[in-house]
Formats: sequence, C-alpha cells, structure tokens
Amino acid sequence: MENLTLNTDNYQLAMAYAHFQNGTHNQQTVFEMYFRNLPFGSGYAVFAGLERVAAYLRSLHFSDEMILFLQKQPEGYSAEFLEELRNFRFTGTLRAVREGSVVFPNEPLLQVEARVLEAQIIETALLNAVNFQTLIATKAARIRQEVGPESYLIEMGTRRAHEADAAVWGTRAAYIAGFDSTSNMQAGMQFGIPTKGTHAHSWVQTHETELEAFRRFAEVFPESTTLLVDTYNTLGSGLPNAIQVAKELEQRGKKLFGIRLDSGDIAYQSKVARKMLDEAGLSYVKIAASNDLDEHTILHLKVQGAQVDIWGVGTKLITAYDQPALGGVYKLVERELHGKMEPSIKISGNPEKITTPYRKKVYRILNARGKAQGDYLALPEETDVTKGERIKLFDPVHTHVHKFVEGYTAVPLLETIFDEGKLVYALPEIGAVKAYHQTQLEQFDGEYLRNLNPEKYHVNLSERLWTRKRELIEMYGEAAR
Ligand SMILES: Nc1ncnc2c1ncn2[C@@H]1O[C@H](COP(=O)(O)OP(=O)(O)OP(=O)(O)O)[C@@H](O)[C@H]1O
Ligand SMILES: O=P(O)(O)OC[C@H]1O[C@H](OP(=O)(O)OP(=O)(O)O)[C@H](O)[C@@H]1O
Ligand SMILES: O=C(O)c1cccnc1
Repeated sequence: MENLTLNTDNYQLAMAYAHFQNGTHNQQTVFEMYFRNLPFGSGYAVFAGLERVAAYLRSLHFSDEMILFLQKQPEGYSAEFLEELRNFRFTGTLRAVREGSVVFPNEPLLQVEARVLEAQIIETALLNAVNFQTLIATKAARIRQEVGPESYLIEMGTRRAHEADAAVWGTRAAYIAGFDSTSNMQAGMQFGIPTKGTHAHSWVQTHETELEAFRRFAEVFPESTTLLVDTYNTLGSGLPNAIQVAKELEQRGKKLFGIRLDSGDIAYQSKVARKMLDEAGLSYVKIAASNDLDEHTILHLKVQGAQVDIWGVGTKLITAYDQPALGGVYKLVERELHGKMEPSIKISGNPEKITTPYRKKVYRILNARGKAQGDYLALPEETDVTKGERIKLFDPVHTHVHKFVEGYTAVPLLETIFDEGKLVYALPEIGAVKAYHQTQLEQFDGEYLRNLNPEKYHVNLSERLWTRKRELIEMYGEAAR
C-alpha cells in the first residue's frame, strides 16, 4: 500500500514536536476543511478526493526509513519523539461529505477530530488530495454542462497533466463529474473507468498513403475504428478516404465507428463532414473532435452548429488551465482545554477570513419538491432543524439576506468515514459515486448550476451558531485592541 506519511510540510512536524516537548500532543482538537471561493466563476463545486484520503489514512505510519530520515534533520527531534512517531497511526474520527457531492464555499467538507499531533500532521496531505481533485471534478462538471447530456466525453489529458498522480486521480475526478471514459489505461485498471481511444497522426505517417493507413487500422478494429482525418487535408483527402474505408467495411458487414477532427475550424469541418457522411449513406458514423477544447470553446462550437458527437478533452481539463488551484483551507474550530472541548476562532481584518468556531453539523435544506433551498450549519445539539421546525436561513457574510423556512427536509451532509481510527464507511465503487453526483445535480434549480453568472446559493449559519461566533469575535477582538 502506498505510504504518503511524509507528504506533509516541515512545519507540521515541527509543531507536532513542539507539542510533544510541551506535553500537549494528546490534546483533542477538531479541524475543518473548506474553501472560501469557487473556482472558474462556477456557482458550485464537486467534491472529490475522499477515496485517496481514506487510503492515505489507512496506510498512515512512519516507516523505518522515514524515521531514519527524520533523525537526520536539523530540527534535532528527540529519541522519545521518534519513538512516538514509530507508533503513530490515525486514531481519530473523520467525517466527510460524499464524493460527487455538490458543495459550496465556507461549509466543512472534511471534519477531523483527533489529538493535535495527528490532526496537524495529516493536514497537508488532506488538502493536497481534496483541493486538486475537487478542482478537476468541478472543471469536468462545467464541460459536461456545455456538451449537454447526450454527447460523449473522453478525457485525454495525461500527456499534459502535472505528472502521473495528477493524470490518474484527475481522470477519476473527471469521470465522477461527467466524463464517460478516459484514454489513461492506469486509471482504467485502478478505478474501473472505461478506456477509449482513436489513433494518432503518426499512424497515418507510418504508411505510404492515408488510405492504406485507414484500411490497415480498420482491418484490425473493424467494429470500433475512429479515423483521424486531418493529417494531410481534412476535407480533401481525410474524409473521402474515411468514406471509402467505411464503404469497404460495409461490404464485410461492418461499420466504421467514427472520424476525428483535431485541427482547423471544427464547426465548419464537422458540418461539412456530417453532410458528406450522410450523403454517402453513413449517417451512423460519429464525429469526434479534439484540440485544446474546454467548456468555452465547446459552447462557441455548439452555437455555430458544430456536428460533434464525441468530445475529446485533455490539457485544459486536467491542468485546470484557467484556475490552477482551489484554495481549500484546514482550520482549528475546537480544542480541549482542562479536559473540556472549547470553541476556537481565527480573527481577521477581512470578515470572510474569520473562521466559524465549533464542530458543526452541515445540512442541506430541501423543499417539498426535493430542491435545495440553502445549506445550514448548526451546533451538534441543535434539534429544531433535525425535527423540521421553522428555522431562519441567513447568510453570515450578508446578514440582511434571510428567509424563514418550514416544511423542509434537512439532509445531513457529513458522513462518518473513520471512527476512532477505524474505517467504518463502505467506499462506494466509482459507478455509484458517478450516479450519486447525478442525483446531487438534480437537487438544484438550473440557476445555481449554469456556468456563467450563476445564482448565489447560500450557506447559512443557525442563529445560535452565529451568536456564539459573534461573542467570540467580540471577546478576541477586544483583547486584541
Ligand atoms: N469554429 C471555431 N470557433 C472557435 N474556436 C475554434 C473553432 N474551431 C476550432 N477552434 C479552436 O481554436 C483553437 C485553435 O485552433 P487552430 O485552428 O489554431 O488550431 P490548429 O492550428 O488547427 O491546430 P494544430 O496546431 O493542432 O494543427 C483550438 O482551441 C480549437 O479548439
Ligand atoms: O488538445 P487536448 O485537449 O489536450 O486533447 C488531447 C490532444 O492530444 C493529442 O494531440 P497532441 O496535443 O499530442 O498533438 P497535436 O497538438 O499535434 O494534435 C490529440 O490529438 C489532442 O489534440
Ligand atoms: O485516443 C485519442 O484520440 C487520444 C488520446 C490521447 C490524446 N489524444 C488523443
């Protein structure tokens, strides 16, 4: 099993050591992971990364080699501390939203309850996995939104991804949030994602003629060939040669699957190609397109009437081209003091950066039609929301925005994944995660989901939580003056 225990920052180990030296390393803490701003101008994000987080926590331990490495560090870690690390395992509780969930800023996506030594060391790896995978899943959802539900989407980004991990886990995130298959074979084997492919220009270039290249490929894959038609002249030779090969296949009772356009004006060429294929009686032959596509280009191509059935998307998806990072953070919300858990807050001059204290419950408030009205953060002991009583929804940043709701269903979003170190959550297979993502989208009115200028969906605080937060702000704000 992969051991990423040292995939942490130097300062996490330094803090762990300082806690150890001060005898405070077993102090209980609660940390929550959330992001403050949505990427790409989206109205929502798609949560991904939990599978890797779970694998990471299960295999968490310092190997002999790692201990030896730490021993040699200039921090001068004591033998007692290294012995503590030898026995280090995740013994805490992790709650998380399900992968494929539609999520919003400022709501806990992960909640870690553990002694500070553990909670601190795991921060980096948790953020590392969730920030990247959630970013790619969100980008994939945007692309799916523009191609529409009927089109087929193939992920093709490995050659441009930030190395193998990003390719493989990014592909998984993309599959969850809307892609149908991938060209990456490792992702296929590791996660059971369907793999698909066409051929490259080099296949054509390694033959004397384009026609010969097409024939040879179709002979090997008579049921599933997609011919790349732009090596020399898309409409002048690529298409006529593909049509000829399709006709030859028909004589053997076979059907050419498709053609692929990879350069030039995709809208124009796809329309001409569709016409040429249809006139040749080949209306079943599909048209695939690739070449630096993203949701924006796809939207424009569709507006121009592009006749594309299959979209291949690589670079701009897998690198999150227009926004390279999701700024998820991991903040302390409670800590043990004299044997009792106490709320903890981080004050900032920027109100949006003030953390919300307390280990929170996260609910999605659904109306009678099953549509989401807002998310609601409350203290664990609050029962009005669980009993469906009238509650006030108000946005903690824009406090004048509020409404009362009743007759709703409050769906808790956080599931217990690890309970005192034990994995208690049955990680669903990827098909189930993908299907769950689809049901999540169905809970939202289209205004929240559109790519351009979406309606803001509110993450609300209960009045009690808000009052307690204000009291703490006043207390610490005053102390700071
Ligand atoms: N009709 C269109 N409207 C808007 N953008 C398009 C259209 N057709 C293609 N594109 C996009 O324009 C970009 C550049 O296309 P361009 O024609 O310069 O590439 P190319 O030079 O043909 O490609 P290559 O260098 O791979 O041969 C690509 O991102 C492509 O997806
Ligand atoms: O454009 P992307 O969204 O990343 O999709 C993957 C691309 O990778 C391949 O070509 P490659 O980029 O290797 O060569 P090319 O530029 O000559 O087509 C393929 O033909 C696509 O164009
Ligand atoms: O199968 C393809 O067409 C493909 C795969 C990876 C990258 N570009 C294209």
